[in-house]
Amino acid sequence: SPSNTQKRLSPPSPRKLPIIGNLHQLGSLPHRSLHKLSKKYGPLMLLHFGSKPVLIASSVNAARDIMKTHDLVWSNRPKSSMADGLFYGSKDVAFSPYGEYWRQVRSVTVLHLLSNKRVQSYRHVREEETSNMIDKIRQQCDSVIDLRDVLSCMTNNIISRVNIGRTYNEGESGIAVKALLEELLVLLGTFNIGDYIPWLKWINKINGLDSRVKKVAKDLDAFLESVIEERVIRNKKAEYSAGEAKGFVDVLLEIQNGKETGFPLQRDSLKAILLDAFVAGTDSTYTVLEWTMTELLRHPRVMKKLEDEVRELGQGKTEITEDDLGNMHYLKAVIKESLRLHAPVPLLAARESMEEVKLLEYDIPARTQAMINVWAIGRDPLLWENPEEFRPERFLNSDIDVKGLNFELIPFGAGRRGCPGIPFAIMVIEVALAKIVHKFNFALPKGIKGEDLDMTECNGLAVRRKLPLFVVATPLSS
Ligand code: HEM
Repeated sequence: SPSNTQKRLSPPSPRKLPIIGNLHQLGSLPHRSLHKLSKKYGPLMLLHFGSKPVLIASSVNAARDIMKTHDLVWSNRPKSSMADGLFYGSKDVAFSPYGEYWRQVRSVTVLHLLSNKRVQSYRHVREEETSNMIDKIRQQCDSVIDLRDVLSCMTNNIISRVNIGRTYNEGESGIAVKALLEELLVLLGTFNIGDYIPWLKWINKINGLDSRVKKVAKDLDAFLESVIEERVIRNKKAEYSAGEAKGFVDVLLEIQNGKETGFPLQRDSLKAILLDAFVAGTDSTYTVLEWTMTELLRHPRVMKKLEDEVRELGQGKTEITEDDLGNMHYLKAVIKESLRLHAPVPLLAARESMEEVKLLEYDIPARTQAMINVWAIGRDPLLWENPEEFRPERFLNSDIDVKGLNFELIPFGAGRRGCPGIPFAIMVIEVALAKIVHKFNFALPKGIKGEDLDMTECNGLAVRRKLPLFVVATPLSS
């Protein structure tokens, strides 16, 4: 460690303003503004969001240092008053501070909810919901289709059935729940000034944010309580049909007494974990599919090659199944290329250092936040040839994967805090894409050319296209 006489070396910092620090430099799409700034200030910059020091890492080496070399030091999340309000005091996995509690809920999630075996057990749900999607597209074949709507319905239904055993739009309270979950995502994507400029917290009382958070938390709690009641009764009666997979809620209810895990799960923790799955799993997943279809429509050559692969392997089959995916190498490359250019979470969820740590050649004090700009890394010309070009072939003879081992492609993060939902998400994305390409030819509505497609992004919990993707689908005669 550096001796006291040595001067600490701090990363370069753009000039900051009083009170707001560098907040004025974030703009409406922070991953883009920060990418520009990093060209001037380098791969590791120290900014201030209000009074909080925040590092922005924009290179593969800086990312590796944070999420591998010093992963443990960076395994904390900064406190978020929004998460405190919405997740029962941050009792979920994603926002919980580092410590024994987080280790427990994380291990429950990894071992019991998102294990390969459990993900496999939901195959039936995925197959049914992707087939429903095909039917829905087929019904609209003579008109212009809002593909975002179709894709988000499909992922919503899958996550919901996996999570609570049914789609949330079944039953009388259906519409209210959809709006509620949407509001939850909006709130989590809202910049909360009070977290960065603590003495401005009162603003959230005036502008209505605090009361919105309270209302949503209360309504969500009522919804989750009713779901739990419903499942408890159902599970007592053992109303399972043969082969039906248990939902996350059923698994959590089974292990809540702690006999299997060594620690009991409180009711609030159980509800917070269910909310995490809704929040983490839905928008991110359909956003990847929407960006992928957008790029395919802009690149007919790539679309053709994908169609050839999928249709050849799916020849003579009524429907592609998950057994067919193993041989779809081009499909997997297309999805990686889409994640490289359009990571739905382009600035990874913030980490916070728990002690003083070295990062590249710099000395970083404890309680500094770090955000990794995967959007910038995905476009780094030192890592990628012609980075702006959508060319899945770059992944064909390459070992690079998205699982957090190759730091040039980390749309799911990496290390102890990395996304535990990768197998789940990838499975949904692959099977959905394969099935629709197997069944339909897609084109843009009359008069719109691929190269004219508006690629403007819109910031939120997931960064998606500003405009929904409208397409025309023609069924293939099989
Ligand atoms: C395309 C879809 C998805 C993307 C792009 C994505 C991305 C991410 C990212 C970037 C993180 C932060 C990683 C870090 O700090 O290093 C994360 C964390 C997390 N994700 Fe995902 N995710 C996706 C799908 C899912 C799904 C389907 C689930 C569960 C059903 C899930 C559950 C979680 C949880 C629980 C965390 C918090 C982990 C922790 O803090 O310990 N994600 N995800």
